[in-house]
Amino acid sequence: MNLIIDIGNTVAKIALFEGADLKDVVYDSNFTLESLPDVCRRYPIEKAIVATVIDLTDEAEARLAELPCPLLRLGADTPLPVENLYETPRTLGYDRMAAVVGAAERFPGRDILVIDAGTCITYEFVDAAGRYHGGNISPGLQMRFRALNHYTGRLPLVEAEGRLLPMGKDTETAIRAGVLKGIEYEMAGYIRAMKDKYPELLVFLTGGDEFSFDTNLKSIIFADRFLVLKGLNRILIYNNDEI
Ligand SMILES: Nc1ncnc2c1ncn2[C@@H]1O[C@H](COP(=O)(O)OP(=O)(O)OP(=O)(O)O)[C@@H](O)[C@H]1O
Ligand SMILES: CC(C)(CO)[C@@H](O)C(=O)NCCC(=O)O
Ligand SMILES: [K+]
Repeated sequence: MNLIIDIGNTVAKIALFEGADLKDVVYDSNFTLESLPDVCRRYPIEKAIVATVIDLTDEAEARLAELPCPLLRLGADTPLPVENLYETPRTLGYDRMAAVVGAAERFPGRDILVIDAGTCITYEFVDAAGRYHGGNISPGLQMRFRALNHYTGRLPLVEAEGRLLPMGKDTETAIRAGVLKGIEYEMAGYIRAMKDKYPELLVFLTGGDEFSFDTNLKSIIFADRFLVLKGLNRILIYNNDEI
């Protein structure tokens, strides 16, 4: 089996694949990777890949060093099944590339906008020829709520769940609708602008956070919570002979 480790800014995701089939996903601490030894005992792991968007702690490095199989560390020098046109491949967050690879594998020969709603929200564009053109980074859901609270004297920390109005009628509903509608309109704006330029555009939405869309937009959006993990598995298989 393939072991996939996606270390994010909030949480680490550990996945097991049998060929292209996702068999299990475990959420783990991105500081300690404390679930890894147990995962390795439970599954017959042959190869592993890790992608991280944070500097690893000594403890996390120690868990990786103990892996009972070869480990591919995804980075700027890793051969990829898509062409990378990002001008600074060494500063690219490879979770972004993994999402792009996952989307391009699912729909080869299509223009695709990939939206990943995690700690940050990223918007990536890969064209029908399999070229990754780059994309944008904006604050994620929790980051927006926390920023409003942190940088003001009077704004409380509001949760995403709760009364949602088109226009707020008190501080809490104003903040909740401001953040949620802000993200929804931001995403819808990207989709409309990109669809003008690429009429056959497909849209992939991934990441832990879910959002509502008008029904017109909804019909063209594919949601896959595990797109990054699937992309990482694809990259591991692509490099199978090298590791
Ligand atoms: N143990 C868990 N089981 C199931 N879902 C979880 C667990 N821990 C976190 N989540 C969900 O996953 C979301 C985070 O998923 P996501 O893949 O976007 O990771 P992230 O770490 O926030 O993003 P990034 O990878 O950009 O840092 C959380 O908001 C939560 O809803
Ligand atoms: C944008 C995030 C935080 C999304 O997880 C990550 O991909 C990252 O840290 N990227 C580095 C900057 C860049 O991609 O150019
Ligand atoms: K992410």
